[in-house]
Amino acid sequence: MIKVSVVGAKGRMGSHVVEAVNAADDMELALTLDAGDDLTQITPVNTDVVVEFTVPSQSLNNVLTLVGQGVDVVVGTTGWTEDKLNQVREAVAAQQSVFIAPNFAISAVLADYFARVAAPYFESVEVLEMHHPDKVDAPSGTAIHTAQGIAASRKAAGLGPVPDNTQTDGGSRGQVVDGIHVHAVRLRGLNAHEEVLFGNAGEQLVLRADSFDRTSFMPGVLLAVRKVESGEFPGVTVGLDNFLDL
Ligand SMILES: NC(=O)c1ccc[n+]([C@@H]2O[C@H](COP(=O)([O-])OP(=O)(O)OC[C@H]3O[C@@H](n4cnc5c(N)ncnc54)[C@H](O)[C@@H]3O)[C@@H](O)[C@H]2O)c1
Ligand SMILES: O=C(O)C1=N[C@H](C(=O)O)CCC1
Repeated sequence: MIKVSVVGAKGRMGSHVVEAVNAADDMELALTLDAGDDLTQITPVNTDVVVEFTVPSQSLNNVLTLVGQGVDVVVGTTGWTEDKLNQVREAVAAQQSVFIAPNFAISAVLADYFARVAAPYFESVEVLEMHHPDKVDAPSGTAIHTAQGIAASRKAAGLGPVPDNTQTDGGSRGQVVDGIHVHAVRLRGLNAHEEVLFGNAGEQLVLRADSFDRTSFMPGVLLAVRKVESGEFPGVTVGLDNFLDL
């Protein structure tokens, strides 16, 4: 049995993870901690893998503390920059694993992958993400990851900047991530949704992923726990696509 502790256990995602771990035949729930709790209660004696869903401002410190405790970590919290990732890369011990995913839903992971495949074939591209209004960060971690992947694919294919003759912008053109415009919508009733719009003269491709319910993230979280516990992915791994045969 894989002993799983959950940090952020009282949150929207953490509480779903607690249910998913309890329902998994090969896992047993260890500690469930939230804000104000001492994370050093978590040790290799009581925990194999920690799942961390908290807030972007706290996640790096949590992960560094957990790495210091000698356990493997699966992170779903957003807000990861290259600088933060490097701090974790420097902290992990040999054979220790930290896995970070901007999105655990298969629909979102595939949309992100297909966007990278499509990117070299279109002159224009913009990313639109739509979420529930309780979300604290914008744009979403998924949209940032998608934009970065598109930008990398365009660069590798030798494409230049996207065409845009905007002369005045009061903010309506969105945040520009590696040259790609990213737009964020917050609307009661939504959960987590992303569209990638590709355009050429006379044609358009739209990729859309919808997570209607947080249960959509749980198979990916459990897959990540199993992969991390297997010991096959030492160091820091980013993105669920690493565990899929794409
Ligand atoms: N990777 C994915 O697939 C995915 C899916 C959904 C949400 N998310 C991300 O997960 C994060 C959490 O989302 P949510 O909707 O569950 O948020 P939430 O606000 O419902 O839950 C966050 C929880 O973290 C707790 N917390 C805050 N600071 C803490 C600390 N220092 N230590 C321990 N616990 C602490 C809060 O008390 C709260 O219970 C966000 O960054 C969100 O974008 C990722
Ligand atoms: O509900 C959230 O918050 C989500 N956060 C992640 C993101 O920012 O990409 C994943 C989707 C849901």
